[in-house]
Amino acid sequence: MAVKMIKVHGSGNDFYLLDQTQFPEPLTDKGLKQLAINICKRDGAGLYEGADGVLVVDHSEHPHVLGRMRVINADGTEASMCGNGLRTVARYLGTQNEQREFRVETMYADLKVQAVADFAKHVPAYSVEISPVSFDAQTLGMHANHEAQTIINETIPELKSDLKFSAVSVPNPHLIAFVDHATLVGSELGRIGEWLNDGKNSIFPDGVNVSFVEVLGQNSIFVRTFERGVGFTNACGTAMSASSLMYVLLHQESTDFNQEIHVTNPGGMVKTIVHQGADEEYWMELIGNATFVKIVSLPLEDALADDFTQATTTVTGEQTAYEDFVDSLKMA
Ligand SMILES: N[C@@H](CCC[C@H](N)C(=O)O)C(=O)O
Repeated sequence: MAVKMIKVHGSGNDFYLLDQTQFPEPLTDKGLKQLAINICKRDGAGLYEGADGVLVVDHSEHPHVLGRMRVINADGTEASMCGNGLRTVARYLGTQNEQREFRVETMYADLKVQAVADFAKHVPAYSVEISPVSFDAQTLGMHANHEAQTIINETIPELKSDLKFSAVSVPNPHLIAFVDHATLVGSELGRIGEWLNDGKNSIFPDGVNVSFVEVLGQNSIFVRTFERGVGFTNACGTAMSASSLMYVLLHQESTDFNQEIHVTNPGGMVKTIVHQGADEEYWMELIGNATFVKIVSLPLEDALADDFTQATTTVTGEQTAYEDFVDSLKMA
């Protein structure tokens, strides 16, 4: 049996989008994990250039929802959400069902998604809801600072760093620190990210996504992320949303809710808007590209056996348009 997947990305955070409805029976969780580990490997060991993860699309039983998205990281672990991935899944389901505004089922919430104006010619863009937000240690799987219930802009001595961190789940767990430029591009993020995701540390035993954020100007930030289950990525949508929330909460003198924030990252840029709802709960809009790079096809048995010799690909041409768009940002 052949498997067809779409290579997609949001801000260079790249995935294989796998629609499970193409199979008579969906793959088991064990099969999905094995597939992700095999095809995502980098440096020529995986399927073409590999990927940061697999976005699994399936039917949803929920009312008023067009489909369900699951996120399998490159190491085979499952994440509760993926902001960059959700935009591409929104495009996939919206195009199939000819709808521009709808909801997608994710692990903890049915999230609103919407097609918005293209970022550039052949650079389609989507806006997706990022929620629910929690600062609670239990939700975060956090055991730091003598079992503190929350950590907002505080040092964490185990990290042996004078940086101040905020811990927030959106709903996947994030640790955010505002830093200067030298720290942003330095080696500390890799050191802390590796240690917190080694499966052995006692403060985040299930791992955590770690981001360093530099404030570039009013409502303009740069976010660099070390992702749980992956490592450094070009961008992490939930991290950029969590960083925007912390930017608004910690920089009230210069910004506020409901303002558009320009977020740059190593793979491009997105826009975010931080909201506070009627019940005081926070939620974010994440607006960015949803690029389909190519369609890939190969025998499923081969993919599960780590053999990619029979893979074929059809390139969409959208990647060139995306790279032109990123170049235009550098010149602006
Ligand atoms: N890149 C994603 C987040 C993917 C999940 C993360 N690695 C985790 O394990 O929580 C995004 O765009 O949000």
